[in-house]
Amino acid sequence: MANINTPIPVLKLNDGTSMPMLAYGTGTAWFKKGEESKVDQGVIDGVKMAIKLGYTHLDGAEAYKTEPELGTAIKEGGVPREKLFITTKVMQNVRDIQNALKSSLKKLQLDYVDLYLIHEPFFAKSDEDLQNAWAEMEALQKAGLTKSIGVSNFLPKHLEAILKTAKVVPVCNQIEFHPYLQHTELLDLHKKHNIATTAYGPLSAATKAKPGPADNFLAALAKKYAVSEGEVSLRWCIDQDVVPITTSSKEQRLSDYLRAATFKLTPAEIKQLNELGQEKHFRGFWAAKFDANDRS
Ligand SMILES: NC(=O)C1=CN([C@@H]2O[C@H](COP(=O)(O)OP(=O)(O)OC[C@H]3O[C@@H](n4cnc5c(N)ncnc54)[C@H](O)[C@@H]3O)[C@@H](O)[C@H]2O)C=CC1
Ligand SMILES: O=CCc1c[nH]c2ccccc12
Repeated sequence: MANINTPIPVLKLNDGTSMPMLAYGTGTAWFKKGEESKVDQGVIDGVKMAIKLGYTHLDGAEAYKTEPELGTAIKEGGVPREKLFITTKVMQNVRDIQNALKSSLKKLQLDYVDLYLIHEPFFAKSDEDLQNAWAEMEALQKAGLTKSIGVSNFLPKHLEAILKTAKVVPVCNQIEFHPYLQHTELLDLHKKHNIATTAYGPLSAATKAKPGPADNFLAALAKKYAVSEGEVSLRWCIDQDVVPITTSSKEQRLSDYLRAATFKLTPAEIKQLNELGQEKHFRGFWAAKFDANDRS
């Protein structure tokens, strides 16, 4: 039987910092329809529940409008700030990144975040726009407002553009990643530059992308390891050095996800799941933006 007290593994990033390899997200199950100023107690309770269960890596964003709730939960969560790994991202205010992070920190009631990300590259009309935004990110890191800087939803061409002028290589690229969206070429580029991959939508093959060619194999692996198909999906990420970001409002589910730290898939199982996954393409987020840019 899995022991859910097994610690979550950590990944060493290219700037020397460490990232817990399972994160709790505040952006999807928690989609906020109303005004940001209207506090959603459900989000606060959800994050506090995650912290209580042992999640220390918390993923936020300016766009989610949940930074105030994330900040309150961090304050009330009972775990010292320095033991947490807090990410937030810039989207709406990407043309004024300095003030965007200052505003996010105020909402989060924090002096610094562990990781600040450019949420998506599609605002840029030229490579220069991306390069200028990245220079702003570097300045924020130098000023100590964020320990690490990275990107999200960048394709190879976007990464290559910023790497031409970057003084600091992004620590990570947060992308949609699951058996039906493996981004092989992008991950090769990440490896070449020691850029970590963080994965949103990691449960997709076991949830919204069903039915699919991996269904039977996921079910067999779940049976073998006495976990759910979702937990197999999370482990499939971890075993490939990819950091999954998941979420749920259900305590049992959130607790069960932690079992992903308690077992390991074999190289042959990973290979088979990869091969089955390649038989189907599924993208759950940003489809309109990506389809014009990429089918990987
Ligand atoms: N950078 C970006 O553009 C994006 C970042 N994110 C981040 O990643 C986090 C996680 O993203 P998700 O796609 O939600 O991750 P996910 O693939 O882990 O899905 C989690 C969702 O699946 C549901 N679920 C779990 N087990 C299920 C089952 N057996 N049947 C049906 N549903 C089930 C959960 O209740 C939850 O709503 C977000 O909260 C956000 O922080 C998400 C999307 C885009
Ligand atoms: O981060 C990506 C998905 C997402 C969830 N909520 C929002 C709100 C605004 C932009 C993107 C998202």
